Amino acid sequence: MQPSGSEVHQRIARISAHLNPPNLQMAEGSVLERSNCRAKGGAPGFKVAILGAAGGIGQPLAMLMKMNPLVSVLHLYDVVNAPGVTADISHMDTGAVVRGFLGQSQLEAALTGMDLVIIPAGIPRKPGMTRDDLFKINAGIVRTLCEGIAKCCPNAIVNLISNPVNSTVPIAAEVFKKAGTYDPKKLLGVTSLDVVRANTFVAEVLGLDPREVDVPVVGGHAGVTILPLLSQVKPPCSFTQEETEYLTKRIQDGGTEVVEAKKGAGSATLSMAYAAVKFADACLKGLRGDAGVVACAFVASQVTELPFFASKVRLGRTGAEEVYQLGPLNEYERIGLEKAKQELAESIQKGVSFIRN
Ligand SMILES: NC(=O)c1ccc[n+]([C@@H]2O[C@H](COP(=O)([O-])OP(=O)(O)OC[C@H]3O[C@@H](n4cnc5c(N)ncnc54)[C@H](O)[C@@H]3O)[C@@H](O)[C@H]2O)c1
Ligand SMILES: O=C(O)C[C@H](O)C(=O)O
Repeated sequence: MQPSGSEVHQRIARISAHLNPPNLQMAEGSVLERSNCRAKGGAPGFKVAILGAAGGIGQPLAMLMKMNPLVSVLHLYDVVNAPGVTADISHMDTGAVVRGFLGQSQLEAALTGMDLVIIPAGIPRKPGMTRDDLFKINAGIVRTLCEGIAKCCPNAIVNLISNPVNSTVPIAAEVFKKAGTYDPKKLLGVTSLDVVRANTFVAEVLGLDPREVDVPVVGGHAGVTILPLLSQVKPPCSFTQEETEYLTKRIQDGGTEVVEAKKGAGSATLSMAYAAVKFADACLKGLRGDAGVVACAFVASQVTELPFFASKVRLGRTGAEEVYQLGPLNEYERIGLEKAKQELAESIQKGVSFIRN
């Protein structure tokens, strides 16, 4: 049946209002009226913000989070290019409503009401650099963003990706303590890329499908602090000493392998976005109340004498509700643990001092 003349007029009016919204009163700070125009709000799901959403990790991470059915609202914040990335992602025909936020003046609007905040903001390594070489710039970025979180969404779960994770997590903790909002269960340093790599490399050696392999990786996220527990691989298996040394080194140097291959164009972005989404999805399932959600993360910990340590945690409605012990280690892993703890202690202290002094 042909639409009547007045129906056609109404449809055209609707479409043109959508494409050229007439001075809509938007939430203060939101830059993308078209996306807001479509926002229904109220759909079931979680509200997620990505800080650093226009970057090498941020863009594929935003795309993958837009595909996650647990997400109802997705806020994309960056100091550059947030409007373009938001316009692009917002055309995907998935459920989440996407809104873009550009620059410091819109940080509060980006954060208000969020359940989960994922932070991949900050500079990446170039060949020859350590993750610690990023401290000078990224420490200040993380401090500013965490001050915003403390003010606007103090109950949100925070997934911190920005390097050096071994120092940025203690920085975030100190910022939250200062603001009186610190909940150790809600601050998680993202180490899932180490697990993703470990699963892949171990599967290669064993001739298995990586999806069938689970390698716990503990300690931290830099060089020798990345400690794969090959004695605890599932399915149970054994390695020669040569295989153990090869795998441990390859997992510890996985980031550097990518940095060198990219020849100055940055570090891991696509595999990181994949790993970040795997971890964020686990956090959202925990928030939803799913039972038995377990993943490795760098968290406040009593597993060793250090205040922070990466190990398996159980994710629940309030964040990392249980931090698991390391389990039995072999001699090679015990030596690795001592080395990891030495370096970790310094990196943690550096982060704490950055805020306290
Ligand atoms: N935890 C991990 O396993 C892991 C893995 C890979 C990379 N990383 C780290 O993630 C970070 C980002 O890497 P990348 O490759 O996406 O870098 P990138 O340079 O491509 O992107 C970083 C983004 O952060 C933005 N940004 C800078 N300052 C900001 C601020 N104050 N507020 C909001 N956004 C800001 C930039 O504009 C840019 O869009 C680096 O520090 C990198 O070392 C961590
Ligand atoms: O290696 C880097 O600098 C980025 C990241 O930490 C990684 O492990 O890929």
